[in-house]
Amino acid sequence: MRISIGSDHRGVKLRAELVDALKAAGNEVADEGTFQTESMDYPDVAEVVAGKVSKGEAERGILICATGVGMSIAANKVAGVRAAVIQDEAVAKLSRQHNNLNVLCLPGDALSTDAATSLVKTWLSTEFEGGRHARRLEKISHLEQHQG
Ligand SMILES: O=C(CO)[C@H](O)[C@H](O)COP(=O)(O)O
Repeated sequence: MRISIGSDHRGVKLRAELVDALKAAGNEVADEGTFQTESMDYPDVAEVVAGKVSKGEAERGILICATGVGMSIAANKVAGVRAAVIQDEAVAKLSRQHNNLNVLCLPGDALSTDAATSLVKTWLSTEFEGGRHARRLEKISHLEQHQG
């Protein structure tokens, strides 16, 4: 799978560990940084990862900051992106089955490497169920196109 992954300064270590695990599992991984531990602005990375998913240059995106919240707010501003903070295996599965979540936002401060790796594996391997859920996502797309 083609995956774009990014973090701010608070997610550098976890991102590096996830990049290794994703590559080892055979994924094509675009690591968008940040590659520095100095403070930076998470919307700059969210724009790159969400933009790639929006344009179809990546099938899925993963974003990490301290809470995952800022990344999800920023990523959801990009057309066609469905992003959410997830830190629970069952919700990770449902976020794919029901919401076709295409950008996973992780709270780097709250997850161990093992927990994050397992969560990402579950999220990547779970398919969207379609049906009634597709109808609901169409309504969300309509909101995106006709807001205000
Ligand atoms: O979680 C985040 C946004 O939701 C950021 O990682 C966090 O706000 C960065 O804070 P600081 O500049 O104090 O390191």
